[in-house]
Amino acid sequence: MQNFLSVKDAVDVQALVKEALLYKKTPYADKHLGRNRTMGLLFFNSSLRTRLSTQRAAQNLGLELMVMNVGQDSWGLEFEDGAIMDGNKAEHIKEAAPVIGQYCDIVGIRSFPGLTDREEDYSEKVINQFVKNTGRPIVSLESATRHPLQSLADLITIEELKTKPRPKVVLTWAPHVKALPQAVPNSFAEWMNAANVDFVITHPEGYELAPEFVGNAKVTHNQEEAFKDADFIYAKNWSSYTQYGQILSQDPSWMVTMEKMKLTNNAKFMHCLPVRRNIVVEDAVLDSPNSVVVQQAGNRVWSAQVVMKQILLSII
Ligand SMILES: CCC[C@H](NC(=O)CCC(=O)O)C(=O)O
Ligand SMILES: NC(=O)OP(=O)(O)O
Repeated sequence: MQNFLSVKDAVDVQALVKEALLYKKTPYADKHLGRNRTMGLLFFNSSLRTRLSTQRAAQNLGLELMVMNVGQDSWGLEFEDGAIMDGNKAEHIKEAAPVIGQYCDIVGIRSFPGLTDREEDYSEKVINQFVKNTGRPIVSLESATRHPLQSLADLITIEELKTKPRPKVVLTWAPHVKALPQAVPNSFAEWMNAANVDFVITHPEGYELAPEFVGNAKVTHNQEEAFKDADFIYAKNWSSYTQYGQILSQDPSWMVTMEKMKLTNNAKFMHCLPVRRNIVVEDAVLDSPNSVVVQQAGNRVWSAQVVMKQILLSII
């Protein structure tokens, strides 16, 4: 595995899930694999789960870690080729990336989209500049259009909790107070389309995801119809892709409620977190035994650990 940017970097998705579940049983099986190796984690945006789970996974493999908040701890970085650097960005990615590559054997990058220029965000300009200039394997910690470590953890959770060979999985849009990226839903859809699930996406009109992520999923604007007989409900807000970065609706009738969960086949409730209680989903659902959001977050360790193992095996 050269980089981990999307589901395309997982040669065998089911094998990756199986390996991750094995790590869940035996976390220290490869505790020396990362000996004398260092991973750098660069955050352009906030994080709790990704920051902590990736550090724990690295520790389980004997990897040393360096963590940096880009912009606060480091210099502001310029990504424009040919830029005349007379503003507030002191360093160009063309220097910063290869220098980071001098210190780290693997580099994780979190960089959210700007949500103003769709072409720039969907070209994955930031993470691709790191891929081009660092000279080391790059792991996405959530990029402009995907969050593969989250999606692998999501699939691990579904595989360990499913009660039938092909569960019905519903990705439902939910309201939010801010304009959020499409990265989590894009990535979830990409991984569900690569898994043995009956996958449905439900959202208000105007929130269609990019076709390359929707794939063969069934799409409906009727949330209650989507919930019928579902085995997993995955809630997430996202801003419009078609009217890029816009909030077209904050309709509270799309909030996930116990009433709606009753339409399902006793479905598990999933969310990547952080979640806005009583905006995205009501307290009663999150506080119910059907909410698996903490177990899902716990699986981020095994998701990161199995990816780091695959990358370490490619550089040792
Ligand atoms: C893993 C999710 C990260 C991010 N979530 C947020 O930015 C939520 C921020 C908020 O609720 O204020 C997102 O939606 O992509
Ligand atoms: N789900 C997730 O990636 O959480 P953080 O943004 O807290 O890392």
